Amino acid sequence: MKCKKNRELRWLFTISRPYLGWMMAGVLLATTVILANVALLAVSGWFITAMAISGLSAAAINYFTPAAAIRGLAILRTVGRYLERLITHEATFRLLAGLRQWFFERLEPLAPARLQNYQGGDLLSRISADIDSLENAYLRLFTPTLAALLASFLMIMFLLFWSPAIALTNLVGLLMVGLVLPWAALYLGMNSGQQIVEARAVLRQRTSETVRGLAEITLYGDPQQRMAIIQDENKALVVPQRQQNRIDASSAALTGLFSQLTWLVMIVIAIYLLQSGQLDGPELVMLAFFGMASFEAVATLPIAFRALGETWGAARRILDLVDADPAVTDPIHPCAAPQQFDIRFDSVCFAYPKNKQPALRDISFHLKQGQKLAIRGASGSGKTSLTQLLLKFWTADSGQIAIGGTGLEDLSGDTVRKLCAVVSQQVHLFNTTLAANLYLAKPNATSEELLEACRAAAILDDILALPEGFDTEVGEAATRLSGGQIRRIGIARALLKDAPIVILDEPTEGLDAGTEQQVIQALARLLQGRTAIIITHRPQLLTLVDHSLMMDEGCIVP
Ligand SMILES: Nc1ncnc2c1ncn2[C@@H]1O[C@H](COP(=O)(O)OP(=O)(O)OP(=O)(O)O)[C@@H](O)[C@H]1O
Repeated sequence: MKCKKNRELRWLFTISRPYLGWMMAGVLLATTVILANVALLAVSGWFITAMAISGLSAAAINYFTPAAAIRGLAILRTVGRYLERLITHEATFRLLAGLRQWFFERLEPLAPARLQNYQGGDLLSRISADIDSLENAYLRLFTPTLAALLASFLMIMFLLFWSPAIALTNLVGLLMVGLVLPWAALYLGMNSGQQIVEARAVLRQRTSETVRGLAEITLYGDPQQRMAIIQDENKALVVPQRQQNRIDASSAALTGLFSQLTWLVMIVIAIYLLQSGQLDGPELVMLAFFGMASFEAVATLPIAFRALGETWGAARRILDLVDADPAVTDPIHPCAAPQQFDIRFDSVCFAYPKNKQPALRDISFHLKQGQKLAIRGASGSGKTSLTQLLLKFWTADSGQIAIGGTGLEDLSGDTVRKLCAVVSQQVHLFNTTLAANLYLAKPNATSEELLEACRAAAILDDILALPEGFDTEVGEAATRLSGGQIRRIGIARALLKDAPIVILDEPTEGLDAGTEQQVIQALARLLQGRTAIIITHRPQLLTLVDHSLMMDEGCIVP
């Protein structure tokens, strides 16, 4: 457990290193604000008392300098606070932005194999809520703790100049509120903080799943039972939250108690020093105000340390995900993309992790460049697994897959996937314009290339018939586009990519005969001159292929 915590702590420091300059600037500004505030109160106390005494005794007093100091300190406090907020928030948001990029870079090699066990809601939680909750570590913990240390040191130095007894009393009070209480809050809040992160993720995941499956739940399920599950999960969140609130309330009360007690003892000592002639009246009031204000430096620390459990839980969830070994590792010195595009499977065996039954057993075939191969077989016979291996999303347990004579183990995943275009039964359109969805395949495509791809995919007229044409938002278009049209947009995207290898996974599944015919014509254009693997049961699609393989339980049936 300790070793695990070290992992999170080390990581939190490592990722913040590029922003240390910003953070230290934030610390200096926060320290300035604390000191300006303490000085403002102390000088004000001294000044009011000195004015009152001089008024009573009719003595002359220079009130210009203290009045100017008070104004100066008030301005310094306000401007300092503004700049401090600006700098620390800027530093934190830069850090969170960097962190999100870091997270996506680590996530990419894990997709899709290692992410399949994470549900969409859970992944989203890790990407957004967990990363955002790290904000707490820097904004409420790192900067205030360092500023509290620096400011407390300087304040105690100042008090030592007046009276070691008063300095010691203030130091004890500051240590109680700034060290003992945060430590206790951290200790007591660690478990509940981590529970909150977990419970919140479960609840978010369940809620998003429920909203997405609302139709199924109302038709087939029991909405009341579903509500009961959500309420139970909500309770699992409320219990640790209540625990954290109790810690906050207790630490706020104890902070008040310790600071008031410290203040009282400081005043008693100051009165003694006044009576023994070591202090005068204005100095007594100044020290009393000073002691009272000094707690601003440490007052927020107990709650910040209590919240560390949540930060820790979030860091752990992020690291648990990105520390997973990718299912496929790229070679250290990958070969350049092959110039030939025949595909060879040589005694390929493969089983998914934790699956006893292999998905592919001893698969061998050779597909010459430009030829088309249909793969048929019952559901679960291994057809999709075969293409997943060809796309280098998984690695074969034994045997070899080669494109143009180069083994996939010598090619990077990116290189392999650049060589392939995929059209499946579920073409995913992003919620942006149709044009942006098409440009995804070739961001620098000219508008002529775009039109040509759409024409070849027999979707151009349909797109142009939409009121906004290529600028139509997919959100709106999804209701206007039929399954066949979406499939042809997928084909246009594949045409635009212009990859030498095409993989089609049931591309006409679920279409009526007329629409299927349109899609097949578009596919025929896509397949021209390309090496292709087509997973299909449809007799019409078999007219496009040169060879056909039948699979059963992971084997090629002779
Ligand atoms: N991501 C996965 N993790 C674990 N097992 C999997 C995974 N994907 C598929 N399998 C298993 O591997 C076997 C082959 O599945 P595959 O999807 O390749 O078959 P398929 O022939 O494409 O089926 P379908 O026609 O239904 O898509 C099945 O037993 C399936 O349960």
